[in-house]
Amino acid sequence: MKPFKFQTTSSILSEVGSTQKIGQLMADMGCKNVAFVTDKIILELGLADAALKGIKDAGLGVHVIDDVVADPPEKMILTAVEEAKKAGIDGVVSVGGGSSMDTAKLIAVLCNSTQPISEMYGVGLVKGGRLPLILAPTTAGTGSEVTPISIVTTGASEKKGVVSPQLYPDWAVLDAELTVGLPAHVTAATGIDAMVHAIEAYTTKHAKNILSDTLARQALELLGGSIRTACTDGQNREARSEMLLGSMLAGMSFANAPVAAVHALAYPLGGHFHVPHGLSNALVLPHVLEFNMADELGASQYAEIAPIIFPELAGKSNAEICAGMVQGFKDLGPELGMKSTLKEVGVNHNDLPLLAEDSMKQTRLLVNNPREVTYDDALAIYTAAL
Ligand SMILES: NC(=O)c1ccc[n+]([C@@H]2O[C@H](COP(=O)([O-])OP(=O)(O)OC[C@H]3O[C@@H](n4cnc5c(N)ncnc54)[C@H](O)[C@@H]3O)[C@@H](O)[C@H]2O)c1
Ligand SMILES: [Fe+2]
Repeated sequence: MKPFKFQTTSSILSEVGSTQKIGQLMADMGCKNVAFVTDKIILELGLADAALKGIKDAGLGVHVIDDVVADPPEKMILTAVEEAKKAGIDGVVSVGGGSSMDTAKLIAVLCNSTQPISEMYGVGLVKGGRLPLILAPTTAGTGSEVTPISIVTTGASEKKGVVSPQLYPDWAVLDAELTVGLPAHVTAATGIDAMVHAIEAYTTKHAKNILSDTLARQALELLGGSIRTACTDGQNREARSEMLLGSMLAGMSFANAPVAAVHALAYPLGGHFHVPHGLSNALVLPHVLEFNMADELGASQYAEIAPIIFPELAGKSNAEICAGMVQGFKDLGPELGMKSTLKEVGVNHNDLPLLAEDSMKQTRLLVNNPREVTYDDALAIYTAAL
């Protein structure tokens, strides 16, 4: 068997109402005064209430940082770090989407270190440890609660990743009830993000491993089976639970078998046009799949997983399955009420060279793609997606 390495978040709690237990879990790790990282919408919706009550009931002090915005800018993160340091925090909790959780990870690291953030971008560059950290997702998408990754938007509108094992939290706390009110368009976009994590992990050129493959297949079964219901009937608890679990399994998978060109081409859309991360992925996904399917190994791997997502493709030839997968995703976006072209999100033909240029900076991701992607290829993919 091929040798492999597999890491994940060491402790996971999945239960309705589980965020109320976060306070005691932080107290058990010796914390007395924690930063609580979230955004204003989560606070307004009351999704943080149970966690905040639990923290106070456990006798801990809490300093709420609710300035998180989507695609966290580096400047916002550094301001939050200063605020957390001033408040004398000794642990970090986040209840929120990927943007809040990614911010919380870096607060936990940077409050414990003098290393500048600029030296942390890349793989394995974080030095030293971090403060105790618990993450509870309110979207079923990023899987950030089980990845060693934090994605930051730098001053140059470039999305960069800090990827280091210190970024795995101590606990991932899953409460699907928190996702019940997630609007349909966010459910769709974040759900597609999770599916892309599983698809890209399964077809990654580097570090493909049996555990990630198994998790990716199970994730796609849960996500593919529930995404339509979760979007049309948000109150359906079964569908919400399956989406949250699927997103976590996909996160575990791609944390060890990294994502590739779909993410590399999606990031510039987030950096320059503030297109939500999941929607960015959805817009380029069918076109990257089509490009990758010219690779023989890539095509055979897509043919293995496509029928899990689109059961009607089972039993067909590999070529038919691959074509069906591309068409399946072209149809799924609009079916879920999503925009399906770059034009609809404000991108013009003239913008494409900048996007293609920026996607080439994502070498960390492009090296994992089943097929080499050149600048001209990226430009052709964006043109097809326009
Ligand atoms: N760390 C990782 O491994 C990883 C993986 C993929 C993506 N990301 C990053 O995560 C970020 C995207 O995170 P996201 O997709 O979870 O979105 P997000 O955190 O940016 O949230 C999107 C919107 O949904 C709202 N929201 C969140 N939960 C809600 C709920 N339950 N009900 C109602 N509204 C809710 C938020 O307030 C926000 O307005 C991007 O920056 C992306 O690059 C990180
Ligand atoms: Fe993603």
